[in-house]
Amino acid sequence: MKTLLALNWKMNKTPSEARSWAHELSEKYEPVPGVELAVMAPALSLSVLAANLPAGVGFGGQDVSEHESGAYTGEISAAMLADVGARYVVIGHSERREYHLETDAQVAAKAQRAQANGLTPIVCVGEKLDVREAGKQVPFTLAQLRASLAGVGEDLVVAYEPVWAIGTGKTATAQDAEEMAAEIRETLRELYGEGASEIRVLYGGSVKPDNIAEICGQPNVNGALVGGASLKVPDVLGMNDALR
Ligand SMILES: O=C[C@H](O)COP(=O)(O)O
Repeated sequence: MKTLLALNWKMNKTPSEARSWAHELSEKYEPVPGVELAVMAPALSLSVLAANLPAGVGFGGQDVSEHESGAYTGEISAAMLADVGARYVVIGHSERREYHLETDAQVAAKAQRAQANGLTPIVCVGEKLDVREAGKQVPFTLAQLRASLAGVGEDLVVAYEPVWAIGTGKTATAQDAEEMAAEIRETLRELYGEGASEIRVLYGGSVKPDNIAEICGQPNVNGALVGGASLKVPDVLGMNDALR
């Protein structure tokens, strides 16, 4: 299984900036055996990435409609993402859960829709600070995971992102990441049996070049979902190299 370095640009970069970023990456990128790089970009930039990313670098969306098509103004369908060549789509990011009030049931419906259209969903789970301070992060996250995966097949990626570590500079320790990733793996085994060992579990939250190797070196952590450090090509190259 390849380590997945998944870059989440969030609401950053115009299509023109995406093109420049992809060109800069193409000039300097050297693939690392055992590492897969993929960019989760705003929908408007996906066609630009399709045309300009180096060979072997994948891309995906940051959200998808739970509906197949129809009168849902402003939404992007899984078929649209697939048609421009997306491989992945991030679903249930904490920012979607917080600012768009997405429920676990919607996350599960979106993940099913993504899979039905040949996309691999990256399903995000993770606790807020008050939950961690109360010591309830494991039961909270596992309950969120189970509900978010209801009816979802095993072609997926799970991203554990403790909300208190996102964009704050506070990184969970590698041990914190491993402890939760191992719990998630156990739950995936209950849900999917042996197939669970093929499901990548990522960590996300203030990952950068100088901490990615230790985090991704944990036995149950199979990659990272990176926000802030995904925006500048030198940081991305630094993270890629750190996984060499
Ligand atoms: O999707 C990425 C995560 O929200 C982490 O963001 P961050 O690396 O800026 O903390």
